[in-house]
Amino acid sequence: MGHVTADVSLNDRVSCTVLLVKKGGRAEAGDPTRSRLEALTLSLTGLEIEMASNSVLYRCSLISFQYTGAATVIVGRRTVAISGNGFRACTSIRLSRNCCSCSYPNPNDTAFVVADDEKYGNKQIISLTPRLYDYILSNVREPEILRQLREETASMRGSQMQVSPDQAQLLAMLVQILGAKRCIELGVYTGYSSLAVALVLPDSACLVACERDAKSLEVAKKYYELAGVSHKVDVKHGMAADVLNSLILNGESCSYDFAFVDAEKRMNQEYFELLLQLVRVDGVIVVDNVLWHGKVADPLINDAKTASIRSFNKNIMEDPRVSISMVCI
Ligand SMILES: C[S@@+](CC[C@H](N)C(=O)[O-])C[C@H]1O[C@@H](n2cnc3c(N)ncnc32)[C@H](O)[C@@H]1O
Repeated sequence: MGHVTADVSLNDRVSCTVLLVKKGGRAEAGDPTRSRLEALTLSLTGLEIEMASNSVLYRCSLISFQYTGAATVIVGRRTVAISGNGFRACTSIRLSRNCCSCSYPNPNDTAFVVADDEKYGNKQIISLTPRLYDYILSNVREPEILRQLREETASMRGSQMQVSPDQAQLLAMLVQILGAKRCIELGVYTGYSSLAVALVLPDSACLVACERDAKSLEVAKKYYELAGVSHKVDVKHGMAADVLNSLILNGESCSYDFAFVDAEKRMNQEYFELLLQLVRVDGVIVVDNVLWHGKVADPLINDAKTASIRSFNKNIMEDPRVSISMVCI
């Protein structure tokens, strides 16, 4: 039985839009889960649920539903029974049990809940709806060359792995704030995040860009050339841990300002230990995807990757050698 993630909201006419994304990844064309979901018509005690458009379908993975045979769900403040193929429990629904108000004025509007539970300090909790995410993206200054790379990568296998424009902008900004001159990236893929960083580095600076897959690395190298940043990027084709060990053996400990970790998630702890040697005091190490599509917070999900990311997060939380900040981006 496949897992899906979904976001349910009510529009003015009290019909529902269900945004479905396969849990742990995107529901890509041809994906059997997606076909099954697209074929699905749910009835919520008289309310028809319409499937969202494909573009929306790709966007929302914030709120987690679990696929189940049949179930009762609470949408906003309504309790509705789902017959047939149903979905059970999601983050917003769990919150809605504890919240004093839930607002879903329109499927595209910013869905928010106000948690009256004192442990949340009565904060308004905003979930990232398609409309809000569109707004964020419309406020990203994406260089033309990055847009071209993103569009070329879109048709490639694994394109969902690429960091998003807002993430890349944050990485580039961190590098600028730090005044970084020596950077490392683990997991280059076709080069989007590394190019974003290389573009803001001064000419004398250097980014060690490490990737095990030769084919995607070729695309990255093409774009470093096109962007005129090749001289700043030291491409390492190989396994990330091997590359880091060789940098240490080469006497480069404490010489890096910034590192971005976006390779094999189960190796994060090992990468982190090696990077702690390579990155200088007051340097920055960014580790991607520590929320793992929300799975780390779900005690029912215990696959090896999720468990390893959860354990890494716990270790970092308790590690007095570093200051930390978990960012939901
Ligand atoms: C999430 S993608 C990186 C996305 C990239 N940062 C971007 O913005 O496009 C992860 C990449 O890490 C690479 N990778 C996975 N395990 C690796 C390893 N052990 N050593 C080096 N690269 C690895 C994969 O081949 C894949 O291209």
